[in-house]
Amino acid sequence: MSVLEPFPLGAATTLAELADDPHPRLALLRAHEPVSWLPELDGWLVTRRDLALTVMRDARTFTVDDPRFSTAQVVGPSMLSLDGPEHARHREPFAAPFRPRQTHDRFAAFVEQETDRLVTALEPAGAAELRRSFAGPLAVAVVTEALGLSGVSTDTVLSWYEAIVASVSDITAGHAPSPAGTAAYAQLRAAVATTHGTSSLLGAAADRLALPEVASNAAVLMFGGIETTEAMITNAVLHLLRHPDQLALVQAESDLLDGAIEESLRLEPGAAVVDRYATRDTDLGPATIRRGDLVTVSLAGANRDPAVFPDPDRFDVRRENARLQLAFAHGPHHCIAAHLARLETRVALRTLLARLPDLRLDEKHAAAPYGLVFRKPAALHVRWGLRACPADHAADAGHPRQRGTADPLRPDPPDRP
Ligand code: HEM
Repeated sequence: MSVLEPFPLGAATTLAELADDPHPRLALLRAHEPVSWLPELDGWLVTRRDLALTVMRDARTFTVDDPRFSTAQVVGPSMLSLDGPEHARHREPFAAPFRPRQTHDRFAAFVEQETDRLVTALEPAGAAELRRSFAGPLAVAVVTEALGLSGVSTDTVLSWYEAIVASVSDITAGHAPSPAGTAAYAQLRAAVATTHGTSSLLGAAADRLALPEVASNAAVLMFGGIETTEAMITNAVLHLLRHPDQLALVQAESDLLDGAIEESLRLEPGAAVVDRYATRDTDLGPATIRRGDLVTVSLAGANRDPAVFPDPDRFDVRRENARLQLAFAHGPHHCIAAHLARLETRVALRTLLARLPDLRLDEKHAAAPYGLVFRKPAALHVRWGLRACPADHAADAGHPRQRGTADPLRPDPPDRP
């Protein structure tokens, strides 16, 4: 690829900077080079929201279906790596269980019960590292439940996930995939085979997809559901605890919890970028894209576009249009489980705030989101006050400071276009 147009800001942008503290650089790019060529990325970076939508809506021009896509090299073709009719064929069997009402009916009780169990285990200590002792385990437990692999423990699912992710990373780094990843994927496939003929999510999908296709989509559901959800919950807790004034608003009016979640997704989307590949030469904003070019959409950049979100760096739980954030992407690959992820985060936040009094950041440990693709703090150390009497829990349901009447388990409204 030879880029003739000058993109000085893109040329000066490093991946290290984008992983560490990307927002000042993304703001500069968005203002001056909203589609910019980044030599370190060997691709284009799109930071303006309208242009991000153009890319994500037009799968004919900007596809995910490219041999460079490393996940597909490990697990085979899936909804995440296909476009057009094949994408629809892979996605459709999984779509219904993740609609708002079905998400609520299928998962709300489980999410509530699992969250409660995790918080009960943490409660007596008065301090914890929430990412690994709470957000991660909750995300893994919910994915295990969603996949409906009977007899498979959350530890096993986590070990498969870690081995397969390691293989994807090997391929991305230009190495051969590790044997452990191949073995883990074979075990996942064998477990998926046992769901055939059952009414589980995977069993039902097997009516319309061949077994290897069910398995590759199961792996993608696993990928989608673990790291990003862990990030979503961790970042939401971090945002609220860093902004005591906004936390006080949420505690006074529980309806604002959803605003807090959308704002956290907007400011630090768990997946900061999505990749596409140009299928033809095309113009995009100020750039001329060549067939085959990598086009990376910065969801983090689009989410702070001041043309849509005034005062974009501010965490404002009352922001009226926060739901226009693009953390779950847009177009045909819009996250299939966005409502489940929101449900998990809503229950997680509500339970933590209700059960751990005076929840606050542990100032001895710094916490800041980090990462080029998946952004979250390495650790989130918090402290809380200990209760005099465990029976106090009973009073939490009617917490006197919570005026709002929102049911945290209610189904989400459909996403706005
Ligand atoms: C239970 C939790 C989750 C599951 C099971 C899940 C699963 C999936 C699946 C299967 C896809 C592929 C859809 C397709 O290509 O048609 C997807 C896409 C996506 N998900 Fe999720 N996801 C979850 C949570 C999240 C969270 C918390 C985030 C971010 C905050 C997120 C961000 C995305 C994005 C950005 C895409 C689009 C990828 C692209 O366009 O290339 N997901 N998700």
